[in-house]
Amino acid sequence: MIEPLETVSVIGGGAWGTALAQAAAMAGRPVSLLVRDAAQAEEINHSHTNTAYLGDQVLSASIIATTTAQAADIIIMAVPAQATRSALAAMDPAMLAGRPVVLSAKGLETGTLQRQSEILVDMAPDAIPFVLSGPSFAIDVAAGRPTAVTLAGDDANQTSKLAAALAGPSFRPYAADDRIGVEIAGALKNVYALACGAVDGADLGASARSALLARAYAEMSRMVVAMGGSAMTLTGLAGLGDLTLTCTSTQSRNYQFGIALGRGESTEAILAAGAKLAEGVATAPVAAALAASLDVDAPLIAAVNQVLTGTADIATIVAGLMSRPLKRED
Ligand SMILES: NC(=O)c1ccc[n+]([C@@H]2O[C@H](COP(=O)([O-])OP(=O)(O)OC[C@H]3O[C@@H](n4cnc5c(N)ncnc54)[C@H](O)[C@@H]3O)[C@@H](O)[C@H]2O)c1
Ligand SMILES: O=P(O)(O)OC[C@H](O)CO
Repeated sequence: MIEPLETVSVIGGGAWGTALAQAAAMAGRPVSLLVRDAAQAEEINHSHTNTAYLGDQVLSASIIATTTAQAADIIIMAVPAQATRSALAAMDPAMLAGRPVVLSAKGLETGTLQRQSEILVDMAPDAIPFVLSGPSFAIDVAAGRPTAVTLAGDDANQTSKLAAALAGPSFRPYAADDRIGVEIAGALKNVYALACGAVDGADLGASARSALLARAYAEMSRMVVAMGGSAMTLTGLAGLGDLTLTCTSTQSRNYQFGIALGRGESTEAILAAGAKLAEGVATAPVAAALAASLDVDAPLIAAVNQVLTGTADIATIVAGLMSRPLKRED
């Protein structure tokens, strides 16, 4: 029994946390939004904007920003993937026990190789994990542009109720049950967006980018199945939907990072220049380690790691991919 599902507490006041707070407010929920900076909380509460992340987008007055996490019926985690563990550790365990906790970060944890919901199980075993993923830029969600996402949980009835509690006129969550598939898809699409950006940054052509997208989909399917998820999940919003969006849109931070890599800039230089969060950078080595441990053929993940670490230039990497032994497409 997860009811009531009235109030929402969003942990993380960056672009995505603010957008999800706005979506929940538009769904009619009273929302608290945890931010780390008192001045930012003041701005959200009084000017109803979060300019550092969402420009002049006006936010709902029913979002209350705080600098300490507030208890609520629904908890939404929206900090970067590498910060989820520390954000959970900082929360009162009583806030999490028995409550639906929605993991919305898209990434795999460095060191542990864990998915976001595995981190939750580690940190708060009594919480009820759900994962939310799909094609959704924060500004689109915050501005009330039509967005559809996947919400996956272990109990179909609970997941449908939670989806209904978060759904609004412009935010449509589809309930699903494959947490593993949804999480792996959300994490890996960022790695492939780095690759697609690099293809464009290196001017390799639209044909190369589409070939990469299709082979990324095939590789992602192998990874999902090897990890215990369903390949069918990838036909949906969290799979094909988000892979396409992130790999083809200049709005994507991962794709932008990839463009810089394709132009020959080093990872260190791009980060030093103040690049926005690109989750694929931390996830790529984790994905490579997982592929190796599961014996999954993942040449694209390997290629992205080569680009990120500067161990080979783009021309050499492309030549290597194109000269792999010919194979059947299946
Ligand atoms: N921005 C998008 O369009 C979008 C869409 C879908 C999913 N996501 C995912 O959401 C996650 C967060 O991305 P974002 O766009 O909000 O990043 P962001 O860089 O805009 O904001 C991250 C926020 O998290 C805060 N933070 C970091 N560590 C924290 C901690 N320990 N406790 C509390 N707050 C902490 C930072 O202060 C910052 O405000 C990523 O995994 C991303 O892939 C983002
Ligand atoms: O800007 P990105 O690359 O982090 O992508 C944002 C969302 O994940 C797109 O669905």
